[in-house]
Formats: sequence, C-alpha cells, structure tokens
Amino acid sequence: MPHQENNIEKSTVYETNKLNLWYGTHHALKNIDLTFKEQEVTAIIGPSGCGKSTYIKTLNRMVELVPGVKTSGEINYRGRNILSKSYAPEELRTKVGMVFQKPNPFPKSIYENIAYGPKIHGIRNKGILDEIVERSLRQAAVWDEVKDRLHKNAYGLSGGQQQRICIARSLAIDPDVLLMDEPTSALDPISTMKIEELVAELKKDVSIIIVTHNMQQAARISEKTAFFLNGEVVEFDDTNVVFSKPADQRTEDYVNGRFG
Ligand SMILES: Nc1ncnc2c1ncn2[C@@H]1O[C@H](COP(=O)(O)OP(=O)(O)OP(=O)(O)O)[C@@H](O)[C@H]1O
Repeated sequence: MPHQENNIEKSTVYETNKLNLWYGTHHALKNIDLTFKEQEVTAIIGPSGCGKSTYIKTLNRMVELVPGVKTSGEINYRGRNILSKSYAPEELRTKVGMVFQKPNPFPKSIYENIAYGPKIHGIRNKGILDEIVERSLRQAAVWDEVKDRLHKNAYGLSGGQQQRICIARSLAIDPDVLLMDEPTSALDPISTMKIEELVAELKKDVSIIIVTHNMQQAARISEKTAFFLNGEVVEFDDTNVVFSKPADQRTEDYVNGRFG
C-alpha cells in the first residue's frame, strides 16, 4: 500500500523499471524496479559489492562515465525516461544533487564552493549569490561554524564540516532530489548526528536516497528501505517492516547481522 500522509498520495520523483546494468560482462544490476516519492527518505542497504553505489549513480547518469557500461530498462525522473537519447544529462545536474562518501570540496574558498553551481547556472549578482551561500550553509547546519571564514580554503575545515560544505554545495542549486552515497561513513558520531538531523529537516523539500552500511542509521532516518543482494532488490518496503518483520529470510538475516 502506498505511503500516505493526510490522505494525499505523495507524487513519484524517480522510478526505475527493469533496470539492468553491465560493467563489460559483469551483470551488476538485475531488473531493478523501485519507486521514490516526494518528502521521503529511502535507504539503500546491502552487503559490499551488491550494487548500491552503482544503482545510485545510475540515477544521475554518473555511471555512464565508466567505460564499457551498458544499461537497459527505464529510469523515469518526474515522468521522463532519463536514459532516452533526447534527455540531456546537464538537465539532471540542475535538479539532482549528489554527496559522496568522502567529502570532496573544491580547492577553493568556502564561499566559492557554494557559489560555484549557481554561477554555472548563470547567477552573477553578488547580493543574490551572498544570499544563496548563507541560505545553503544555514540549511546544511554549518553556517555558524564558518560564517567568519567564508573566504578561507575549504580544505582547512574538519572532515565533518567539509561534508556539510559539500551538502551545502548541493543545496545551492535548490535540488529536487539528493543522492547520498554513505555520506557519514568517514565521520565521527557528532558529525554523523548533525547530518542525520539535517536529512530529517531537508526531506520536507528534497527527496533523499541514501546508501548506508549502518543499519541503525537506515532505521532512524528513512521511511522506505530497499535491500540489495547480488545486484537484485530482495525487498523494498516501509523501513519498520524491513527491520521488524521482513518478508524474505535473506533480509531478516542481513538486518540481524547474520551476514554482510
Ligand atoms: N567501474 C567498475 N568497473 C567494473 N566493475 C565495477 C565497477 N564498479 C563497481 N563494479 C562491480 O560492480 C559490483 C557492484 O559494485 P558497487 O560499487 O555498486 O557495490 P556497493 O554495493 O556499492 O559496494 P560497497 O558497499 O562496497 O560500496 C561489484 O561487483 C563491483 O566490483
């Protein structure tokens, strides 16, 4: 049954239908059918090498950068198949932000890191850029820590601060969707907590798809969970169902730490 709030069904943001992907001859994603809704956090869990990162990178067409990749099936974003020849990947870059496992700020000032995307999209007015920089840093819960050093190099920040700068950078384009690939795996518990709080806050405006190895994190922050194994989706359901009464024995074994 679809997740409902106030009896209004949430609209679909992304949907993959029979999505397959091969790295050369290696069949890494097998017939993946998943649907992601507005104002929801979906966690993607599964053991190492099961295809989580590959899947999330198909959603913004980043995986195409790997030589020898072949895909079949459909990825519909807001109702349009982004794998179709007529869909320009640049269009997605204005709507879908991505945050990686390791913080990867540009070797530039904090300000320039955040203003970069809006500038590429043609915003030149200093007052508007200042506003975007402040709003994004506030949203990413890092403003107070960096407001007095905006023109210092982002490399001078701690790992947790750098990761929140990267989140702020992706928020500066006012994204519709945020893809997060193990965004807290390199962080200490306090920075992790800040990012989890941030995810809870952001989901009012941004759909979030997050790959995580941390079961407690998936249980804490997501409405839906997809369990991947060997390139397939074994189970996709409300997070509380996946963690407390999963339909498949393999899911139960994984969420209870019996393998992976
Ligand atoms: N660039 C690549 N070229 C060839 N094979 C790849 C490439 N990237 C990933 N693979 C293979 O595809 C499969 C899925 O990898 P992927 O990185 O998506 O898994 P994952 O679930 O994200 O793993 P982890 O949790 O360890 O990050 C693995 O067997 C991996 O070796």
